[in-house]
Formats: sequence, structure tokens, C-alpha cells
Amino acid sequence: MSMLMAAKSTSLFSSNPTISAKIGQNPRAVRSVYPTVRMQSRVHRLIEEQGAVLIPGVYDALSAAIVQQTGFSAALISGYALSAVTLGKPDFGLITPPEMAATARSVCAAAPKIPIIADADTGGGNALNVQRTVKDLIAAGAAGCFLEDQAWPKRCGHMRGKEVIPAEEHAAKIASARDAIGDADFFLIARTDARALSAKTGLSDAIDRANLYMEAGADASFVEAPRDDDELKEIGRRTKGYRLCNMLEGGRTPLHTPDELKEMGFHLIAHPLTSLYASTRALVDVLKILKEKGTTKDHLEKMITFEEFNRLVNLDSWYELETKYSNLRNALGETK
Ligand SMILES: C[C@](O)(C(=O)O)[C@H](CC(=O)O)C(=O)O
Ligand SMILES: [Mg+2]
Repeated sequence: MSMLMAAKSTSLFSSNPTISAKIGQNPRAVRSVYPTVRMQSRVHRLIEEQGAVLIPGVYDALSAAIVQQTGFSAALISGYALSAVTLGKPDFGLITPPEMAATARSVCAAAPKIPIIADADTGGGNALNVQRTVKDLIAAGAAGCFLEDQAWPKRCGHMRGKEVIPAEEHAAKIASARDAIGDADFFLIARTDARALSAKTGLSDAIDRANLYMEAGADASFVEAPRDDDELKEIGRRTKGYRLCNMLEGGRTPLHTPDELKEMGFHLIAHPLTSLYASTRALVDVLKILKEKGTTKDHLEKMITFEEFNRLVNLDSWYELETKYSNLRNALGETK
């Protein structure tokens, strides 16, 4: 747990029937349920150190190990990418929370030095389901999650045909996630997909939702799929607290560097699909060559070498362990 603990989060929402009742009558009553100063998590610390944290997406242990070895200070497990590598299917609400938690376990083990943020999609149902989902991710070693306000089954934020649940219902899910987090070192990112719902009011609805979710207990907001730089800047000006910006190659939002996005007011810069799209491109290209030519002998530059790959998975350390225990076994045999 972080040494920078500023103040413990207080769980008033579930324990205070007056507040619960008020929230039932008036969604805005969720305001100030949580104190603004909460425990400093690993992700808070990174934001404080770097201003804007660049976070590539991963989808399995190997991609996570590569991200860590490349020197990134955090990674996120993309639901889109997990659906692709697990099922070979689009991000259409097909992946379940236990599948994400199982992936989080192997990803966190493979990249133990960096915080891992998991994509919790809609949290697996209502405010109660959210608690199981968040606790499973914490147990898996994750350092945070996204929780979005799409109706289930959800779909990728840059695809057409999205729907959202009422803002107050998602605010209650955020408050429930905050309760489930308790004192754990876990950063909660509330995402809204409302921008896509109306050309006229979508952006201001999304900004209002982001602010409501912050008041309900999120650590950062994530307005999905803004369409241009003016929208990015407006989100930076009008939403409270920390903000995530999603950089999807081929998506609706223009791509920018972390410095440019920091200038516009963003603190977490997600690149969820860079690894998936790059590895898929590489596979498509090299398999085409193999199919056409029947051999890769003139195209070895398309692949990592045997030596490089073995270094990546730290093969030497396994030889060292093998030697250590076979020496021990031999030494024990000699003392008989
Ligand atoms: C970030 C995201 O939730 C993911 O699953 O990676 C996706 C991907 C993307 O379209 O950027 C999403 O935005 O829905
Ligand atoms: Mg997703």
C-alpha cells in the first residue's frame, strides 16, 4: 500500500441511509458523498511524477512483459484486445469479468514492476456485480480499472450503435466500486460513452456525466471518443479532476503526443490497441509470405530471432535455477 496515503476513503454511500435515499430521489445528491482527498495509489503517484502517463494496451503475459521491458511505467488490459485474442471476435460484450480477472492475474505476474489497469467494461451488471468484479481485479493484482456507462451488452467505444444507462445508475455503480476498493491501492476510472448519443448534446451530456461520476467516487474520468481537438480541449476545461484520453489508431479521436494532451488537460494517455494492431499486422504479413513461398528463409528480418526471444523471456535465469537446484541435489546426495 502506498506510503503517500493522504486520507482514507470513507464509505458513506452504503452506510448512510439518508444519502442512499437522497440519491434515489435526486442523482445530483451523490455530490460530495466522498471526500476529494483519498488514498494515493500507484497510479496517482505516476501522475504526480510524470504529469501525463503514457499507457499501452496489453492482452496477455507476453505483451505485458514486452511493455514492461520497453520501459513503460504502466499498462492497461484492453477488453477489445482480450476479446480478439481469446475469442477471435470483436469487442461486442462477449468477454466476461472472470475472464478479464484471469488475464489480469497472468498479466500482473508477467509485469510485476508496473501498475496494470484492467478494462472492467460495464462491471458485469448492476452495482452489486461491480463489487465482485472490482474485488476480483484487486485480488488479481490490478492497480486500477475502467468502468463504463454503456448498456450491456456493450461494444467498443468507437463503434456505432452504442447505448448508455441512466447517469445516476452509473454513479451508483461508481460509488459501489469505491466501496469495494476500500483501502486497496486501486485507481478507479469512470468512463462515459454518452458523447456518441447525440451530435448536438452528446459532448455536454458526457461532460456532465464525467463530473457526476467523479463526485460519486472515481479517481479519474474518461470521456470516450471525442471527435476533434476542440472537444478534447473542452473536456480538459470542463471536467473535474484527473482525465484519461484514449488514443485509438483509426478511431474517432485525432492522435496526439502525451505533451500535446497534457497541454489540453489530460493525465492518462491510453494506447489500448497499438500492441494488438502491430502484432496482428506482423502475423498477417509473415504468414502471407510463408503461404506464398513455403519458407521464411529469405525473410528472417520479419521475426524476432531465437536469441532475442529467449532473452525476452529471460531463459538464462531458468538455466541458473536449474543449475542451482541440481547442485543442491548433488550436494545433498554427497552428504548421505
Ligand atoms: C479502450 C477500450 O475500452 C478497450 O477495450 O481497449 C476500447 C478500445 C478502443 O476503441 O479504443 C474502447 O474504446 O471501447
Ligand atoms: Mg474496452
